[in-house]
Amino acid sequence: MSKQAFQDSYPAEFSHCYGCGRDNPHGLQLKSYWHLSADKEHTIAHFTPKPYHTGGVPDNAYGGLIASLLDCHGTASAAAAAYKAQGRDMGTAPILRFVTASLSVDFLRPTPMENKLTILGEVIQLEGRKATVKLSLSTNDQLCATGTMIAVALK
Ligand SMILES: CCCCCCCC(=O)SCCNC(=O)CCNC(=O)[C@H](O)C(C)(C)COP(=O)(O)OP(=O)(O)OC[C@H]1O[C@@H](n2cnc3c(N)ncnc32)[C@H](O)[C@@H]1OP(=O)(O)O
Repeated sequence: MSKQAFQDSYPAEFSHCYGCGRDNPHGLQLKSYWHLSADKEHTIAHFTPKPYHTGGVPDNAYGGLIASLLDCHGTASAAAAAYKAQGRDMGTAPILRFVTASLSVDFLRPTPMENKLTILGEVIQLEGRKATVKLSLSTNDQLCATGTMIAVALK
């Protein structure tokens, strides 16, 4: 299985996303990978917040940051799952690129900033151009946020 980050397979024109573009020096530059756990095949990404990613409450992360991390991990997971379903390596032509059609986030508890965050994704349905992705964000073994995304492949 490739250890290349999903986002590093994106063609140059898709490499400037604020959340995950490798060519956006002002962005979060999130990197997502396949992650095999005992029972399921997930996708995984990590992110360590900087002090300026805080929200209104000191030492806790800004909710928009959390949504951004789920957003980019979700669309990357959708693309990876779609390539896999077609038996193709990511980045091969024709390019499959997903955007967010809908994203809901439940903020379960404040997200502390001092540790690495773990973002997990699971593509639970792929149908036509549409992928449904379950997402979570945790730190210190505590689940802080969950999300559900509908991602749609660009025509
Ligand atoms: C690309 C680089 C990777 C980085 C991405 C990072 C994540 C992002 O931030 S992406 C930016 C934010 N998202 C956007 O700007 C998307 C804006 N919206 C759009 O462009 C369009 O509405 C788009 C592409 C989602 C869908 O439009 P279109 O291509 O015409 O598809 P359409 O035929 O309407 O829908 C396709 C399927 O998706 C479903 N769908 C579309 N929108 C939704 C929605 N909001 N909720 C649920 N289902 C939806 C439709 O019902 C349809 O399903 P089915 O095939 O079962 O009938």
